[in-house]
Amino acid sequence: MKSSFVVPTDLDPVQRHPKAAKAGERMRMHNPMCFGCGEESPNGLRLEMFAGEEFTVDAAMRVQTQFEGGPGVIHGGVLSTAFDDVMGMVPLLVGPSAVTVHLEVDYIKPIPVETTLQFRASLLGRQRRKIYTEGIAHYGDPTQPVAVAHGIFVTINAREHFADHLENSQLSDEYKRRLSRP
Ligand SMILES: CCCCC/C=C\C/C=C\C/C=C\C/C=C\CCCC(=O)SCCNC(=O)CCNC(=O)[C@H](O)C(C)(C)COP(=O)(O)OP(=O)(O)OC[C@H]1O[C@@H](n2cnc3c(N)ncnc32)[C@H](O)[C@@H]1OP(=O)(O)O
Repeated sequence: MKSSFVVPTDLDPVQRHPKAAKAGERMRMHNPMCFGCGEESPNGLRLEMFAGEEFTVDAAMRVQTQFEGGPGVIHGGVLSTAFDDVMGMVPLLVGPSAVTVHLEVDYIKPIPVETTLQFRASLLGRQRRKIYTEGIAHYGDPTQPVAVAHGIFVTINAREHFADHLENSQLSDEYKRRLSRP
């Protein structure tokens, strides 16, 4: 498996945020309506995220029959969505919210529907606002991945970044309430 993803060598030091979930704890949802992990998203993937050791996040996903792409196997876009969301939780272990600016996936083996796929996302490094991550999809042994992803997330001020879009959220009232708080 070849990846062209390049992590800079002049990285900044990172520390786990004191308020981040502890290893083994479930991570707080960033948005209950998120298609990837939101508990209230009607047709979403409903990924449950758990903080791991150091800067890792673990999740599991039942590959539902409706996720089919090729006959009997997962759709590549569904898999990349899951990777985006699991890797997108890694910045929250370091501190600020971050959004995806780059996402790539290497598909290694066909992933059958009606199986339970596991994910592990890890921090590769931070440089200024950019957070470099890797994601592995596996069936119990992360050293035998069936797909590998890489992503770059850029930290944001969430209040400012989403300010013009909260109106469109299915939870717009809740978000407007939060925004009006000092
Ligand atoms: C009360 C209200 C709020 C409540 C909200 C609550 C929580 C929600 C918060 C966050 C979500 C948290 C967790 C999410 C978990 C999973 C979800 C999946 C994540 C997604 O699904 S999210 C959707 C898709 N995502 C986007 O919708 C981003 C669109 N985008 C932009 O909005 C801008 O692009 C922005 C703001 C990101 C940056 O813009 P900007 O102007 O602030 O900064 P700038 O352009 O200078 O980039 C800064 C540095 O990033 C480098 N850089 C930029 N792009 C790059 C690329 N493609 N490749 C490599 N490096 C890149 C530059 O080179 C520079 O690097 P350097 O500093 O080293 O020069």
